[in-house]
Amino acid sequence: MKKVLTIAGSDCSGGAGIQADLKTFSAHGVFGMSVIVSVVAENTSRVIDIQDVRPDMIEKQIDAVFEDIDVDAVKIGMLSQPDCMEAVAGKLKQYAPANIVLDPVMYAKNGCPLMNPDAIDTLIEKVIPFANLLTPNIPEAEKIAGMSIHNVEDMKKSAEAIYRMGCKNVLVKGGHASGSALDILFDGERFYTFDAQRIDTKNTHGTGCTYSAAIASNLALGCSLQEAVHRAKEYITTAIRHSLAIGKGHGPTHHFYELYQNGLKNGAEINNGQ
Ligand SMILES: Nc1ncnc2c1ncn2[C@@H]1O[C@H](COP(=O)(O)OP(=O)(O)O)[C@@H](O)[C@H]1O
Ligand SMILES: Cc1ncc(COP(=O)(O)OP(=O)(O)O)c(N)n1
Repeated sequence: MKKVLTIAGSDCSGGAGIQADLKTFSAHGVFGMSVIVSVVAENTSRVIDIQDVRPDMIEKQIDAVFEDIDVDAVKIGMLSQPDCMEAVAGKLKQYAPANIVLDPVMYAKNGCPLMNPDAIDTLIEKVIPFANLLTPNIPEAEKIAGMSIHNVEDMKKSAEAIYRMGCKNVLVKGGHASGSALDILFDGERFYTFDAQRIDTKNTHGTGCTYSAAIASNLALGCSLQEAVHRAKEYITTAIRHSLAIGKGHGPTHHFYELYQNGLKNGAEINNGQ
């Protein structure tokens, strides 16, 4: 069985973070493992408080996994402070795992910051160079690339700027744009588009977490990057289509093991382009 590790924050309400990642891993039939970087008291409406795990405890969790288990892919989510980023970066250097997917989480859907804004330089200098794939949404791509994004051309320019920071591939996600749900992948040479119908729902808590965890799962399963993104786009679109009206705010995506295993029967049409 393929084994995938998430290094991220815990969302006690189950829609995002470590919890969304582990549900996604199970739906893909891979063995999920987790290193908790922050404990977030949050729900579908608000973030109440954040407690960061001590950097040495983050390192020990990573050691515990890697000294014992071969890891086929790593998904990295919320890293709230420079010292957690440095702890994670040091261990990525030490263990050099394959297939690192980095979701540079900065804000929750309700606008609450999940990353200290002063940590962005550390993210860029210390963590981004380890990523095989970086998956910023539009506000995150704007912050990392230091530019405004108004259209698809701007998404492409931001992907090129972020690529120059040392990650191997960049996927700028269009969930925060208008029109169809268009994401752009840049591999340093070419752009690839992944386009799906925008679903009219407020229940999109955990979309970015789910998408990056699905990409990491598919890479662990041996897919090429383009195929991994294509399959993950089907997964997230279907997970949003079947999202759950749980809680009073933005409800979570649905991890539909049977639907997925049966070939996304009610699944999504994804248009790929270059
Ligand atoms: N309403 C929607 N309908 C269909 N796809 C969506 C919708 N909202 C987001 N997506 C897709 O979900 C994935 C996660 O994107 P996004 O919401 O931008 O990430 P994040 O959760 O990090 O803000 C992307 O593939 C995006 O295109
Ligand atoms: C613990 C934790 N990690 C990440 C997020 C953000 O999740 P994401 O899928 O990027 O987007 P929203 O859930 O905010 O829509 C989170 N909320 N909590």
